[in-house]
Amino acid sequence: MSFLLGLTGSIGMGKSTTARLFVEEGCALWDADAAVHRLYDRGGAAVVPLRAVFPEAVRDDRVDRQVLKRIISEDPVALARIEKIVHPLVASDREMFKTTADADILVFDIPLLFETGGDVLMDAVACVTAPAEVQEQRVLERGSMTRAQFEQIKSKQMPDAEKRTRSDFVILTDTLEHARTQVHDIVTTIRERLAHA
Ligand SMILES: CC(C)(COP(=O)(O)OP(=O)(O)OC[C@H]1O[C@@H](n2cnc3c(N)ncnc32)[C@H](O)[C@@H]1O)[C@@H](O)C(=O)NCCC(=O)NCCS
Ligand SMILES: Nc1ncnc2c1ncn2[C@@H]1O[C@H](COP(=O)(O)OP(=O)(O)OP(=O)(O)O)[C@@H](O)[C@H]1O
Repeated sequence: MSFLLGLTGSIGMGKSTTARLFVEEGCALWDADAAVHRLYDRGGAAVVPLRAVFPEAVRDDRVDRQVLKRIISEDPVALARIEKIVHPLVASDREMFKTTADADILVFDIPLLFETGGDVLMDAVACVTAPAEVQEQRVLERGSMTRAQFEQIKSKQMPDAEKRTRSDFVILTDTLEHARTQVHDIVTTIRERLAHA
């Protein structure tokens, strides 16, 4: 049986970058945001049900994320309606990965791990963190969200301090080298646990 490690953290805290460091250590990775990208792409399972609710969000048989973000910022219940469609599809994708992945440690990069109760399915949880001003700067520098959109998304997420308290491991993403060392230490700890199980 593989060890299931949840990797979470608020928007822009460094989940995707840290997830790659776990892959460098030989872990297998499942990425919730990447699953959503597949579901929104042409032929993806979310396209038809989302078109039924928000017809203007589907263009060229794909979900247009810019349109979706505009809808979310204008309609306070839109995100909840999207989540109701998308989250069960994401859960099936994750279960499929679990049955096919082949590694001693499976890492699940899930932004809403605690918010959706997915933490109970994991053997341990690691949370990425950085100071709030660094987080904001990172997200706004990407240029894909306005400050208002960032604030709105952040307000739907559990506060960083609570995520850290609830996690087994906390990874500070101040520099890449420091993150790499922390990931190496976590993987070593888990492998030692597996060897003595
Ligand atoms: C809001 C959307 C359109 C933003 O798309 P965009 O390409 O700009 O950003 P991306 O998808 O890379 O998400 C960036 C970050 O936003 C945060 N975020 C995304 N969805 C949510 C949500 N429903 N609640 C809180 N935070 C969220 C996460 O921290 C995520 O890592 C998109 O994330 C979306 O459709 N979300 C709904 C589906 C969902 O709940 N996804 C979360 C993973 S299951
Ligand atoms: N350890 C680190 N040291 C320095 N910069 C980092 C580190 N980790 C991530 N970053 C930077 O922070 C930004 C956000 O990182 P990343 O995309 O990994 O975050 P994320 O949590 O996956 O974001 P989102 O929740 O929005 O999908 C990127 O510009 C990345 O280069």
